[in-house]
Amino acid sequence: MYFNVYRNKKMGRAWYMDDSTEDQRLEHHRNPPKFISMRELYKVSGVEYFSEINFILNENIDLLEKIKKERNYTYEDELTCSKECLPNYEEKIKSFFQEHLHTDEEIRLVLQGSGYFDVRDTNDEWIRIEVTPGDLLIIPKGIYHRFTLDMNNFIKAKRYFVGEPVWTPHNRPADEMPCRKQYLAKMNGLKA
Ligand SMILES: CSCCC(=O)C(=O)O
Ligand SMILES: [Fe+2]
Repeated sequence: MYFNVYRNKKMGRAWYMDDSTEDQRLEHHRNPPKFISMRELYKVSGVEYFSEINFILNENIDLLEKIKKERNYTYEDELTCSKECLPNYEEKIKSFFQEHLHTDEEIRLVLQGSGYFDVRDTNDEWIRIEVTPGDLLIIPKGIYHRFTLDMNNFIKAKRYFVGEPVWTPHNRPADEMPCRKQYLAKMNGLKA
């Protein structure tokens, strides 16, 4: 964690979700809303959040380079999610929102637009993380999660990866996968 050396000016927003079946692109707050800080988010999910990494404003590029180097993110590309830019849009949007895990970290730096990453906390409750330009989110391997666009229907993000990318989602249940077991063991360690 970089909290000691890097203090976000922008705190980022995350909250526990309601269980309504309304449009997935709405905010889905509980009543009353229950927000969670990024520090808490890390403790209950292992998700890491950095903000204000902005190529246009030339902000915190050195931090990004440091993270890339330390974590060996050797691959990068860009992904635009919109009806116009994403081939098989409807199908992709559906599969992004299907609860799944990966055998590797999911690393996204938002360049334009916005959306929500939902992650399961250690009590298996959904937390919704809002992402906007400059936000870097690192979703650990083995955590159940999903992604949705918001009502603006547009996001452009950089994706990073260690080595040759594997984007394969393993839909829940995937409890027997080694990466899942390792993730749970790591979370137990964080709590201790
Ligand atoms: C913000 S990137 C779009 C979503 C995505 O890449 C994913 O869910 O894997
Ligand atoms: Fe994913």
